[in-house]
Amino acid sequence: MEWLVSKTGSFLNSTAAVFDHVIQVSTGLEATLSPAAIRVVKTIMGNDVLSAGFFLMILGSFYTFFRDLIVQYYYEVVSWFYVSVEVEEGDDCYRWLSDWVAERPLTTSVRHLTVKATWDDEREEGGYYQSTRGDERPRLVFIPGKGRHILYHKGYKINVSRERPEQAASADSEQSRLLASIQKKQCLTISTFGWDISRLKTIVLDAMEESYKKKQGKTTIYTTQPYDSYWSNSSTRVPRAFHSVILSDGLKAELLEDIMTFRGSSQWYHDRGVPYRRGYLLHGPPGTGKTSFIIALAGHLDMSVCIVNLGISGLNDQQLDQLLNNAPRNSILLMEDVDAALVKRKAGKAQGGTNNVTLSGILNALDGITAQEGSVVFMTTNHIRKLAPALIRPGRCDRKLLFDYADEHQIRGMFLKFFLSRSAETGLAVNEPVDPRSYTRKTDNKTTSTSPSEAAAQKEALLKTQGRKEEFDAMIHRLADEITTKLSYKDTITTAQLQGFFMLHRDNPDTILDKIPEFLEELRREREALSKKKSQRKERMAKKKSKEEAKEKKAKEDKERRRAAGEEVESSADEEEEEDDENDSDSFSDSDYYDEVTSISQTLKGLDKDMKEEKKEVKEEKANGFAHAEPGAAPAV
Ligand SMILES: Nc1ncnc2c1ncn2[C@@H]1O[C@H](COP(=O)(O)OP(=O)(O)OP(=O)(O)O)[C@@H](O)[C@H]1O
Repeated sequence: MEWLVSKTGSFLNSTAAVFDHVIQVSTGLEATLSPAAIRVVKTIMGNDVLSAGFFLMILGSFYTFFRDLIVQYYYEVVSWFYVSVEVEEGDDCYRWLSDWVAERPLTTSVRHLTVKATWDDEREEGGYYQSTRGDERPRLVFIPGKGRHILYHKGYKINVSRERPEQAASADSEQSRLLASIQKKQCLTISTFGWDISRLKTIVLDAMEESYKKKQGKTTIYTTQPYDSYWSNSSTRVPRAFHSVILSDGLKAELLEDIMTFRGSSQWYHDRGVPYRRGYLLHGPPGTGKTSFIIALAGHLDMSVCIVNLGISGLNDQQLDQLLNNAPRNSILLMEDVDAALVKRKAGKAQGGTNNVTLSGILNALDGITAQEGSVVFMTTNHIRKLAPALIRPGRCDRKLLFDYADEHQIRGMFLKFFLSRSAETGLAVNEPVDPRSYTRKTDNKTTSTSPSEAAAQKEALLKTQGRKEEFDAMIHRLADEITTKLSYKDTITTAQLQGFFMLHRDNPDTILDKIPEFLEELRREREALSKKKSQRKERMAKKKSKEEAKEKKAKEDKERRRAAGEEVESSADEEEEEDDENDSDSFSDSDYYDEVTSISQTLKGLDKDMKEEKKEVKEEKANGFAHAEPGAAPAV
C-alpha cells in the first residue's frame, strides 16, 4: 500500500514537473497568454490532483483518436484485399442475388436467418413439397438475415452482408424517422478475397440466369409493400390457361387481337408521336373474370403482372409514379379497384390515415409512364360511374370493356369447362367419379416400365375409356343445351357464382338441372340481403351526412357572427380540406356510389318482377293448355 502511495505521489510529481517544464520552455507563450490564463494553468500545475486529471484527459483523447483511426483504416486496409459488389433493394439484381443466396447451402456461420413461407410452384421441382395426409404445406425459404455471413461457392469463400444503411438523424419527428427507416432500402453486398472481380460478376450473371430459368413458362406477379416505392415482392406461378377464362362470345379474341396489334406497332406510334402505351378498363360486377382474364392474358403473352394496390396504406403519389415508371420490362400493370382507392383516401383522410394517392397523382403517374415503352395498363372497377372522366379518357384508357353477368355463351362455356371429359383446362377426367384426393400433382406421377402384356391391357382399357368418354361428352353437350335454356343473362349470375355452383356438383353433372331452381332461389336471397344491407347503410350515411352538415352550418354561422363582431377568425383545417376537395373537381361523391347501388338493386328488383310475371304467364299458359315453357328462358337482354 505504502509502495502504491509513494509511486502515485512520484508519478504526480513528475507529471507536474513535466508541465512546469513545458511552462518554462514556452516562456514566449507566457508572453502571449493573458495573466488570468497563466494563473489558471499555474493553479492546475501546482495542484497534484488537477494536474493528474488533466493528464488523464489528454491520455483519453489520444486513445479515442487512435482507436477511431485504427477502426477506420482497418476496414480500408482489409477491403483492399477484397473485391465486392453491392446492390440495393428494389433493383432486379437484388432479387436475383437474394434468391441465389437463398439457394446456397447455409454454413454454420449463418446464425441469423430470415424465413419466408412461399406457395410458389417451385415446390413441384425442388422436391421440398411437404404433405401430410395429402394436404399441402408452404415451402419455407431460409435466407441469411441482417448482418454478415459466409457462404461457399465452387470452393471459394463468399461474404454476404445484408444491411440497412445508417439512418440520418435529421428527420424531425418520430413518425417521419420511422417512415424514413422503412423507406430506406436494404443493401446486399457480396465480397470475396482477392482482386479478381470476374468471380463476383459471374455470380451475378449466374443469379440472373437462374432467376430467368425459374420464371420460364411461368407467370411472375410483382407486388409492393406498404411504404415501398419499388416492386419488393415477386412470386411465380403456373400460367393460367387462356381458354380457362370464359368471356362473352368474341370478347376474348377481340381483346387479344387488340393487344397483339398494339405490341407490334411501336414504329407506328413513334412515327405519329403518340405515346406508346395502351390502357384498358375492365368494368363490371365482382366475380366476372376481370382479374382472371388479365392473369391468363399475361401467361398467354409470356408477360409478368405488376399489381398496384392503390388502397395500400403509406402509398403516395410520388411512390406510385416511381412504381409505374420502374415496372419490370414486359409486364402488364394492373391497378385493381381504382374507384375503391379514392373512396378509401377520403375515409383515410377523415381518420388521419396515411393513404395519400390523389386522383391527380394517378393521372400524372399514368401520363408519366415513359421509362417503359409499350406499357400495357389495365384498370379494373366494379363501379365505372364512380370514376372521374379524366381517368378514363382515351390516352389513359383506350378501351373500356364491360365484363357483365354471364350470358348464354359463358354459361355453356363454364359448364363444358367443368364437365367435358379430357377438359384441357383442368386436366381432370370428369367422366369418372372424381375423388379430389385422387388428383395428384405432376411430380407425383412416376414413370414405371410396363411389360408388353400390361401395355396391351392398358391400351384396351384406354380404348374402352375412350368410348365411354365420347358417350359421356355427348351427354354433357346435351346437358349444356338444357342448362342454357334454364339459365340466362337475365338471371344476373356471375361466372364466379356459376363456378361455385358447378364445383359443388362436380361429381354429378346429371343432377345439376334439378338443382337450378334451388341455386336461383339462393342467389335471389343473397341479393335481397345485400340490397337490404346497402339501403340500411345508405340510410345511416344520409343521417350522418345531415348531422355533419348541420354541425358545419352551425360552425359557419358562429364564425360569421364572430367576424361580424370584429373578432379575428382563422380558417380551419376543415375549410382548407373542403377547398382541396372542391379543387379536386374530378373526384366523385359518396352519393354517386349509393345512386349506383340503388340503381342496381332497382334493376334486380325489376328483373325479379319480370321473372314473377313470366312465371305467372307460364302458369296461365299451362292452365290454358299451351305448350310448356320454362321460366327464365327468355332471350338474353
Ligand atoms: N369469366 C370467367 N371465366 C372463368 N372463371 C371465372 C370467370 N369469372 C370468374 N371466374 C372465377 O371466379 C373467381 C373470381 O374471378 P375474378 O377475381 O377474376 O373476378 P373479378 O371480376 O376480377 O372480381 P372483382 O371485381 O371482385 O375483382 C376466380 O376463381 C375465377 O376463376
